[in-house]
Amino acid sequence: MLNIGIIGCGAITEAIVRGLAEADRLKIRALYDRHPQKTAYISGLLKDPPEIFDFEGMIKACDLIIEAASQGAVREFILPALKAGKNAMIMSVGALADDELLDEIKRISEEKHCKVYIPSGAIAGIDGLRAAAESKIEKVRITTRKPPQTLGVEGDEALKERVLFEGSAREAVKRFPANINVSLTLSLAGIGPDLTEVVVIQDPMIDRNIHEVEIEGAFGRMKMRFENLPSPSNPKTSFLAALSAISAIKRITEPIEIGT
Ligand SMILES: NC(=O)C1=CN([C@@H]2O[C@H](COP(=O)(O)OP(=O)(O)OC[C@H]3O[C@@H](n4cnc5c(N)ncnc54)[C@H](OP(=O)(O)O)[C@@H]3O)[C@@H](O)[C@H]2O)C=CC1
Ligand SMILES: O=C([O-])CC(=O)C(=O)O
Repeated sequence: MLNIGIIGCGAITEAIVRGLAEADRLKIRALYDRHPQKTAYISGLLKDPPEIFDFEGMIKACDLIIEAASQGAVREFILPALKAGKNAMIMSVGALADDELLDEIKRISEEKHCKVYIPSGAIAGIDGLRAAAESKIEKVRITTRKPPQTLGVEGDEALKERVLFEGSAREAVKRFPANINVSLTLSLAGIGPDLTEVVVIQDPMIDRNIHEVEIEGAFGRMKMRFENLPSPSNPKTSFLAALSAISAIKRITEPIEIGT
């Protein structure tokens, strides 16, 4: 039985809890959010609600700590979880643009024999990128289009299509901490946050989060396009990101592993 604790009780956690309701071999034992009413809401969705709502209790009772909160929460909770010898899953992958934090996570995981899981999130094709990275990669580029409001653009400024950002993944996750974590996932699988190129476009004509990923290298060329429906309670977050977390959790507990 895999005992799970989740930090953050927002859109992703709501989908995880609904998605894992009937799953075997695991149990959500603990939830934590800085808004107790959100914790209470998520807890109320479970048939067998958890009884632990603080991080210290979570660390004691759980084998896997899932961060689905914010970049800040990665440093605040994932480092202590790993130090306590627990496995971890990170959704706010943008936090790992901080080399010092990434190195510390790697060092502690190795020392404590822990595993850190990073789901593919709001995109797919990470398997192909990892395979391609076994040889030379010349280019990894993600072009993301989102409705202006999800990127913090309001009023008259929100009426037209506009490129808001063009630069490296390292810079992109600083500028948009809750919108382009996927660029850091690509970076970790491919050529790093300085060489991974990001374009962010506000598009008032769309009601989806659209990501186009282009990869070129010794293997040839890959081009992928995702037209993601938003999560009901957080339009910045694609529903696919939450589904990806569910699938990554099941992958840990199920006896047969499909795909690389
Ligand atoms: N890897 C990927 O592909 C994707 C990653 N994400 C990322 O995953 C994370 C979760 O997404 P989502 O569920 O939509 O987010 P939500 O904003 O819906 O929910 C997050 C919850 O966690 C709380 N929280 C944030 N930081 C802390 C903290 N330090 N301590 C306690 N509670 C905290 C938030 O409170 P408050 O509102 O006060 O901050 C909020 O209640 C986000 O960082 C998001 O950017 C999203 C989509 C794709
Ligand atoms: O959900 C998405 O489409 C992408 C996203 O917010 C992120 O990567 O942070």
